[in-house]
Amino acid sequence: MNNILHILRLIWRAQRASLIRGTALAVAVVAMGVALLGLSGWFITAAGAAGLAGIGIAFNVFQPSAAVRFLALGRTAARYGERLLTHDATLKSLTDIRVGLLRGVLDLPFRRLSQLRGAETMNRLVADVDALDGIALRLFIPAVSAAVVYLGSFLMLWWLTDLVLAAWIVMSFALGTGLVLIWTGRHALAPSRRSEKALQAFRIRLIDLLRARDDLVVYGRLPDQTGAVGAAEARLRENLDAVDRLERRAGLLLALTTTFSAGVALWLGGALVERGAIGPAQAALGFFAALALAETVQPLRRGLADLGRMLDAARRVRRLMPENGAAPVPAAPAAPAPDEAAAALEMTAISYRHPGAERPVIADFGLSVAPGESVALVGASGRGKSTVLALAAGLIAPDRGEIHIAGRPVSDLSESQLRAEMTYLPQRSMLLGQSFYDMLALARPGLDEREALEVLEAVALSSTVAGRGGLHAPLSENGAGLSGGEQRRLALARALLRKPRLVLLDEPTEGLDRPTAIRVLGGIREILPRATILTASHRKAERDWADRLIRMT
Ligand SMILES: Nc1ncnc2c1ncn2[C@@H]1O[C@H](COP(=O)(O)OP(=O)(O)OP(=O)(O)O)[C@@H](O)[C@H]1O
Repeated sequence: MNNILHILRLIWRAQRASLIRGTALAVAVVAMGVALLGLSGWFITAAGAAGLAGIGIAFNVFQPSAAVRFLALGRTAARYGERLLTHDATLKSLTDIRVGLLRGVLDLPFRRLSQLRGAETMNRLVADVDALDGIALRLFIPAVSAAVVYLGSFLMLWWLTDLVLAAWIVMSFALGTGLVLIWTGRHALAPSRRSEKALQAFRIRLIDLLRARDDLVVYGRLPDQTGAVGAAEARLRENLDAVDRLERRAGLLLALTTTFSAGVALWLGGALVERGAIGPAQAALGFFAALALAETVQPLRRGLADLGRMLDAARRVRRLMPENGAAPVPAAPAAPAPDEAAAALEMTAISYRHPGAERPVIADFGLSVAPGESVALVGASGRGKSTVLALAAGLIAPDRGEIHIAGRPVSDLSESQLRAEMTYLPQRSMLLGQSFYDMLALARPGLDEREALEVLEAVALSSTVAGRGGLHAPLSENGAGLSGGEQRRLALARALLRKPRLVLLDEPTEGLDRPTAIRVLGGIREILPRATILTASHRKAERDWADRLIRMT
């Protein structure tokens, strides 16, 4: 429950004014509903009684009928305003939460980030935040408005009718519906949680199925995975049905509570009329007001049926959220000026052990690369070449030792300064976008087409792009449909477009034939004639191209 309150606090802090106005309108809607039915009941009975008594001609029908019309129209207008305000406030605050969550995910240390599974993270960002919309709309606002309306109804009924009648109507209602709602919340908790889990499993398995379709076919596991998706879907249906059944039962119990409460109110009203404590029209007012109070709890019924889902979502969201929600991004400190005379990259006495590994992958390692130099890290597989590049790129921090870029400690540079200074091409890259142009523009939004074509020429991709219908020809997700070598060169072209002073390339010509590799390496220098380049290399073409080799043993 703490987590729900925390999320509610975030929504409240971001949208306090709209929530207060929305809740006030929600109170107005229910109060007008109760007043409308109560007044109508009173009006019909009073008019009938006046007719029977033969004084119908003297009965003032205009004022009550005008009030009935005012309440009916006012209720509709208040409902409209309430929906507009509360939904708008909730959606806006959920956007803030989603942004805060995204920021929380992006600020995770690289180690944790690399452990996150894409499908699960997507679920967190989409499904969990969506589940939170009910906290304000179906729990907080209805609960507050029900409490206010109960209190207001009690006072009004006491004033207009009789204390005993008013107390019975409001107490029986509050107690009866309270018990039904607690029962609903308790019983729906487990199926609501299970349905959310099944929904997440369904999505994750479906994404895995679509992503790994080829491998699943090759290993003959497509039917198993399809079955697993179907099983998650069946579990989801089953639990959603259970929640729906509970909600319907809750509806039935609430209707019985209303009937009982209103029935006793009618009998009590009759008894009070007999005793002459109130008139028949006042008794009718009490009876109809009791019927109208049912409206107060309807939205809570759905909210409590969904409580399990909201509780779990709130817990997960809170775990990833920065404590204060979507806090503004702190301004980056001014960058220390680069020292042109210093080494472009200097690593001193570096040790690093991967999490969970027994021994450090590199110990007491050092290197120095001069500005404009190209250096290749060489050595057998697993010696730590990629690890050195990841350290230099600031993606992981060394356990010991220091890293300087153009004379400045990496830890003194902000994330944006670091990214402006250097580019890193890992062994596997994601190609985001729907065309060659989109994929390249990730590195430089608003990229000039001429420049895009120039860099594509440098990585020997011009003819491929022309053959596919040009820069804006549609491509499949992550460049599927391009060969492995073409995808690699596209990722390289994207990295070069950043025009950084320091470039870290992990096996840049992997998968290319030797003539193409030589052409691409020449192209890199053409595009970045003065950049400092550090590569992790196995290929002879890359070793021959580098100014110097550093052997890792
Ligand atoms: N995230 C990780 N967690 C645990 N161990 C890791 C991790 N990443 C790499 N390693 C281990 O660290 C060692 C060095 O890996 P690294 O990728 O740096 O070597 P490499 O020289 O680049 O190899 P290759 O030439 O095959 O790419 C390997 O034994 C690898 O299994």
